[in-house]
Amino acid sequence: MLQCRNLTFHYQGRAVLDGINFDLPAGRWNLTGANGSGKSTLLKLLAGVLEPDAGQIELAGVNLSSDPEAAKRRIGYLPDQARAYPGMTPCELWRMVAELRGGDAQAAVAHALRYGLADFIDRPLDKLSFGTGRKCFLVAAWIGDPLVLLLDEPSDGLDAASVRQLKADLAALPEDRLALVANHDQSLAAVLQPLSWPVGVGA
Ligand SMILES: Nc1ncnc2c1ncn2[C@@H]1O[C@H](COP(=O)(O)OP(=O)(O)OP(=O)(O)O)[C@@H](O)[C@H]1O
Repeated sequence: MLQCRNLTFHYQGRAVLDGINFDLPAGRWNLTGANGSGKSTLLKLLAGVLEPDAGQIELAGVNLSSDPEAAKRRIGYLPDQARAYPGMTPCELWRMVAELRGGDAQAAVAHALRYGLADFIDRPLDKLSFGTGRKCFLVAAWIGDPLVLLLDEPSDGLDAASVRQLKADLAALPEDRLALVANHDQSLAAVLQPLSWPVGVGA
């Protein structure tokens, strides 16, 4: 469902990913590995936020470089450091994502209530606490029921009740979905299948 061929990326001349190959089937994958080993960089490349120096990415049958818009409609992405337009509220963010991805912003509001966001949905994102903001972007990642979820340390900053909700959301994903979760949180690992980075799967 997710294929990388010869994926290569450098930061300032230093290879972070050097000819990576893997085929990852649907499932909920716990991407673990040492700090600085390139997990966030991999997720940024898969989300189309960074462009590889070489190699190809195919997501759910669509090549990311030849049809980026179609590929991105299949992806829900929680970045390590999510940013919104200044003054944008969670509701506005969810409406924008719903329009881009063909989802339901009202369903996102209902989802947000399960993360305890009732009091925050109309406040500017840049005035929210770190964890509250992360929850808003987490809700955005789920909009439109994407085939591929790319989540960068999704429990980072979340309170205990929200971690329970996140685990329930991950456990409830349909079997044909792929979630690739960069994660150092042992409790979240319990609902995920191990995937050690940089070892490829099915390469
Ligand atoms: N914007 C950047 N400019 C230059 N180098 C960067 C940049 N972002 C990351 N790096 C470097 O790329 C390498 C991989 O970083 P990355 O954030 O992908 O690692 P990670 O496995 O996600 O780490 P962690 O577990 O700490 O989140 C590191 O050596 C890091 O210093």
